[in-house]
Amino acid sequence: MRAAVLGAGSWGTTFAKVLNDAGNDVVLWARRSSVVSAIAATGMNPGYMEGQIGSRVTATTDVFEALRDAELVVLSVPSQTLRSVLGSVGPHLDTDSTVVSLMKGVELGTTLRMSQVIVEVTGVKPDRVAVVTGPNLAPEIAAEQPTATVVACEDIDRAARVQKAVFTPYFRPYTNDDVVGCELGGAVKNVIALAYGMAQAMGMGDNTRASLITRGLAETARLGVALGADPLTFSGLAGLGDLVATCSSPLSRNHTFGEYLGRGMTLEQAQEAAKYTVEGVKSCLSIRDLARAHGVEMPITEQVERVCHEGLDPRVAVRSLMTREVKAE
Ligand SMILES: NC(=O)c1ccc[n+]([C@@H]2O[C@H](COP(=O)([O-])OP(=O)(O)OC[C@H]3O[C@@H](n4cnc5c(N)ncnc54)[C@H](O)[C@@H]3O)[C@@H](O)[C@H]2O)c1
Ligand SMILES: O=P(O)(O)OC[C@H](O)CO
Repeated sequence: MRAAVLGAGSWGTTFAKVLNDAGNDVVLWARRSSVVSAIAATGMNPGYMEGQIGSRVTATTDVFEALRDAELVVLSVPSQTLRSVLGSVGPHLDTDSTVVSLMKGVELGTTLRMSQVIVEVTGVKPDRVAVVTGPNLAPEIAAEQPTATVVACEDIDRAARVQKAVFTPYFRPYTNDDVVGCELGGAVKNVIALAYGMAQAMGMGDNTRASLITRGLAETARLGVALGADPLTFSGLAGLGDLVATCSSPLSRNHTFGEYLGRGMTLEQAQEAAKYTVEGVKSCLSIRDLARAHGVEMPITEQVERVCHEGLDPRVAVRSLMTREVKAE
């Protein structure tokens, strides 16, 4: 297949390597010409991925050149920039191309999931949009550590075609037709990983952390079910799998950012220390809004939003969570 990957950050570059290793020809779009020059000269994208990306991968700053004849169009930019990146792209998509979202966020203001933003901005039908998500820390995949993932699409035949296109001995994709559940699992786990990082930095132990993962999954599933997701999705790779990987890994940017906040940094200080995409910081607002709009209780998300955006002390947030009225599990 011929694939375009838009976004040459950590995951976009690593996914280009996966596509290369699975036998596809790939054009990687980067905004900065220095990134394109580095890839042309060395086959690497230093700062975003260790090692060679692959001989079938070329890079360009011309988005229309990347899109030419692409059967797979893979999107991997920060969620809150997707709408502007897609602005001029719609008319340049091949009529039966598959648009693949790698992003894990919910848009601020609209509370749309990334696949919904793609459909709204480009006009492609929802069954042409696939989502790849799961416990997929890019540095581990770049090092070819065995990883499983999910390809979710309403059109299960299309999901199977994408599955074939990204299948390598180190990257094992499963199909799923629950796009809503898979996307929400990926977005909400970033918020829970912020809470987990905070708890870890405050010296809280395994009981606290297991409680956060379990209750975090419970609130993710509650929101998912209210939006029409299959509850079983949340016990799979896109739910529990990604939640565990992101919460527990020091490679996770959301986990690390949570640690900064747990050590007492302000949002601004943490942002100064972390010059990379931390989706949960913005998505905690949009996910909270989405939950409130559907009458769904998401207490951990509510407290993470207050720590990030209202300057609440994380210790006070923990106390608020623990002293809520008791209830049935
Ligand atoms: N890194 C991972 O391990 C990983 C794994 C799975 C999913 N994801 C998701 O993939 C998405 C991309 O994350 P990433 O890790 O590649 O982030 P990153 O910070 O490494 O890279 C983001 C890329 O987007 C570009 N970019 C930033 N603002 C832009 C704009 N306004 N217009 C166009 N391009 C812009 C940056 O230059 C950079 O190349 C996120 O939604 C993230 O949650 C990341
Ligand atoms: O580094 P993070 O926190 O953006 O997480 C990366 C991936 O989403 C893990 O699956």
